Amino acid sequence: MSRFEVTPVETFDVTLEVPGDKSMSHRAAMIAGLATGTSTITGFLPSEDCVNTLQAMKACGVRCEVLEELPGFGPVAMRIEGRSMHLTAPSGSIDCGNSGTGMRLLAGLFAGQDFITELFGDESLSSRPMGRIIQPLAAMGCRIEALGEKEGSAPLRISPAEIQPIRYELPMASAQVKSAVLLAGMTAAGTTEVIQPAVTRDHTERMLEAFGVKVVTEGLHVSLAGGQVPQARDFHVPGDISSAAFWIVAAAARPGARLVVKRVGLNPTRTAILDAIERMGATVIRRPVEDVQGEPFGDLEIHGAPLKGTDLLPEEIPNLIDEIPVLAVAAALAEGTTRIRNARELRVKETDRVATTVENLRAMGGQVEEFEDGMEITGGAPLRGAEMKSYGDHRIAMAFAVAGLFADGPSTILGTECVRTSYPGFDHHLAAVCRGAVAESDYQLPTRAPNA
Ligand SMILES: O=C(O)C1=C[C@@H](OP(=O)(O)O)[C@@H](O)[C@H](O)C1
Ligand SMILES: C=C(OP(=O)(O)O)C(=O)O
Repeated sequence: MSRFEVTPVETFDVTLEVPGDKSMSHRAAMIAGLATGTSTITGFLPSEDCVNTLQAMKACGVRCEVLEELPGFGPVAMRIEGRSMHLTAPSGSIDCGNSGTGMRLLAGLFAGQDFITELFGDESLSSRPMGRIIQPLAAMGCRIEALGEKEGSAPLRISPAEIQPIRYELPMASAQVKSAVLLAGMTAAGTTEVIQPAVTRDHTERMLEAFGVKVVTEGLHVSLAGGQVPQARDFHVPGDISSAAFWIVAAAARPGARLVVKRVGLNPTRTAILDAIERMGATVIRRPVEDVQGEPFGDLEIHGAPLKGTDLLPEEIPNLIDEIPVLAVAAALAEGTTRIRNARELRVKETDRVATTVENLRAMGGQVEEFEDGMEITGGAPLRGAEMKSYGDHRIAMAFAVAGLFADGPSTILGTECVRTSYPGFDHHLAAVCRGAVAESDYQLPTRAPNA
């Protein structure tokens, strides 16, 4: 089992670039694979989750020529020859690994194809709720069965059927469910409409638009007419703000520290972490670069300060959902109380992230009260160095590696292989932050082999 050994760090001045955005990389592989023509995708996240999605598309006849690879991980640049919406039957079941995004979006994408597909995942994914996509997809005419032991769980089998458009009110604020319905709606005869209870990440809508598909967004309503075929284009995936979040918190909570993150995605449905950390007292300087492909991106500069607690707003929750474990670490380091409520969705991620975050915070001596829909953290007391588990959850592993930077002694995080699902090179960046600086050559980590 691999582990992170973390020692406390005084201060640091670091400039780095994080690997490509996970949400966008999944969608780039899918939409380029459905398009007419050949797309060149760069900045692709070569993590297990996204490589599994790319493999799924390849298994269904999509040709992919790798142009650049991160050795030991996967492709970061590739040419994808799309199949004009007509995929071919895979020769076996499709492995989605640990990825909820991969499985749920692929289920929508396969709904209108004329062959049988089976999607399976690891133990964690097999226990996550799939009823949330089965229900709307079945209402669209999709023949989808949950074959798992637990009701409504993976593996999923999708058989050929004619897909009808739907007007669907999402019961939860989930971009994955919204995207599954929209992708299925691409093959429907008529207009599919999804109504969200709150704004969720809009990468599917933006990427479809970038590939020439008309998507109409009016407030919380999103709709698209079926029968449109995406047109190939080149697409560069910016850095993942959810990966940058670990260093953003590390810098924000350390007075005197400075962090620059280059070329990171700044889509407003993903930047609530910046608003929260600013309210807590850190300085956040946004340097947006022109948005050329429908996704805003730019550089960020963070200056640390003594933090104070904050209340996360209900509408912020979907826009920082994956950052909550590391934000909870920031809360434990801040004076006063931080309230994280309306976050029930955390309980159905790779782990029950309310429980695993609370468990590890308590192991470090943090003061935290658990609620069904979140937690309240009273911070300010020093954290203790501790041995903690990742519980097989990449965000938990990385969040508590960051906590270890602030402890009164060394910490160990056990079971860190899971970090490969979203952040190749995290260990390399962690070592650089522990050294207090990153060399110029480290900027290129996402597209090159770690050289340390
Ligand atoms: O659409 C996406 O790419 C994602 C949506 C979120 O999940 P939900 O849609 O289930 O909230 C998020 O937690 C996940 O990491 C990625
Ligand atoms: C929840 C996550 O991903 P997914 O749902 O795709 O497994 C995540 O990356 O934190």
